[in-house]
Amino acid sequence: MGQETIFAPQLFKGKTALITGGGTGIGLAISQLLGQLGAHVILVSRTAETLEKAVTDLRSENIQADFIPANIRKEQEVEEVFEKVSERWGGCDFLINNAGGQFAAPALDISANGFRAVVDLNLQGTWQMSSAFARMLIENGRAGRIINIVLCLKSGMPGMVHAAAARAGVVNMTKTLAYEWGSHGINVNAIAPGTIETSGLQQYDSNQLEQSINRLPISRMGKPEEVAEAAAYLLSPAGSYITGTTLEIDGGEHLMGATNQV
Ligand SMILES: CCCCCCCCCCC/C=C/C(=O)SCCNC(=O)CCNC(=O)[C@H](O)C(C)(C)COP(=O)(O)OP(=O)(O)OC[C@H]1O[C@@H](n2cnc3c(N)ncnc32)[C@H](O)[C@@H]1OP(=O)(O)O
Ligand SMILES: NC(=O)C1=CN([C@@H]2O[C@H](COP(=O)(O)OP(=O)(O)OC[C@H]3O[C@@H](n4cnc5c(N)ncnc54)[C@H](OP(=O)(O)O)[C@@H]3O)[C@@H](O)[C@H]2O)C=CC1
Repeated sequence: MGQETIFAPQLFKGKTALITGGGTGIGLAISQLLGQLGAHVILVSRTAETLEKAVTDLRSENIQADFIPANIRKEQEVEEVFEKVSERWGGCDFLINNAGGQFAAPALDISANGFRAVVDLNLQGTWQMSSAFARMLIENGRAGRIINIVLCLKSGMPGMVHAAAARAGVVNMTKTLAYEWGSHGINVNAIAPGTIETSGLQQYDSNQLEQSINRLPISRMGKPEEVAEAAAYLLSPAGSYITGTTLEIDGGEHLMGATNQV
């Protein structure tokens, strides 16, 4: 059972990973793979029922899995996540900032509040999680790794200006924190997926999706498992000298110019 992987079965034995949005899509594939490779995985998102089901399924495969419901946009809830992680499990080693998203709309149709909501989730939420995680590690003199899941945005993203701006912020935050926290033994990297086949894509127009896939050098959608393999690589000993980078897992989308889809 489990996901196909190139990695050795007990690669992450003794490690604990916290995955935001870990109950669905890309986050669930990362939770599954890290768990399958021996890590204790802790899933965080807003919906307890989704998390509970994912954790039950993971446990049925003998994966050590737990969950904490929390909204990463709420600073107090983020603080409480790390209090619980410290009290219950003595801390953790890896943080995967995967929770995120946006709505598609032409820039002129996005209100100040709409823009703020997307920045709040993708940029502020990622910052709050990263900051609390790093403070916990540094207090305990423990090394760690952060992976930020962003978006492919090399050429701008017509129809998603709020997400483009927020994720560009995360890419630069990745570099800056890699610099500041390197001396504490904390590696910080990002993964920029292209179009990955998850239920999260249901909100997009299927014709637009098909057009955007057809123009890719690798003209298919990616699989969540392909993103998970990249995450495992960055968290593994093979990634020990990698920090501040953004790895594109996108079928070559970053080579293409932006197309106006709105
Ligand atoms: C451009 C088309 C491209 C086509 C295909 C190209 C390839 C696609 C590749 C896709 C790659 C990325 C994929 C993914 O990210 S999958 C992730 C999956 N999940 C999600 O994205 C869902 C996440 N969205 C949300 O959770 C919420 O929408 C969000 C957090 C972003 C906002 O939630 P919140 O509860 O805070 O929002 P409110 O409902 O309170 O609204 C806040 C304001 O935003 C305005 N709004 C909301 N929706 C829209 C809309 N569709 N259009 C315009 N404005 C919108 C809303 O009105 C509020 O503003 P006001 O108070 O001013 O009214
Ligand atoms: N699929 C794709 O093509 C691509 C996806 N991405 C990004 O990858 C990530 C995963 O996406 P994907 O798996 O496709 O989609 P999903 O919609 O399945 O994943 C989004 C996850 O984020 C969680 N989440 C949303 N808001 C919050 C919040 N405020 N606090 C805590 N958790 C939250 C959701 O759980 P809950 O609702 O329970 O809170 C959900 O588990 C997202 O950041 C997405 O933008 C990037 C590029 C392409």
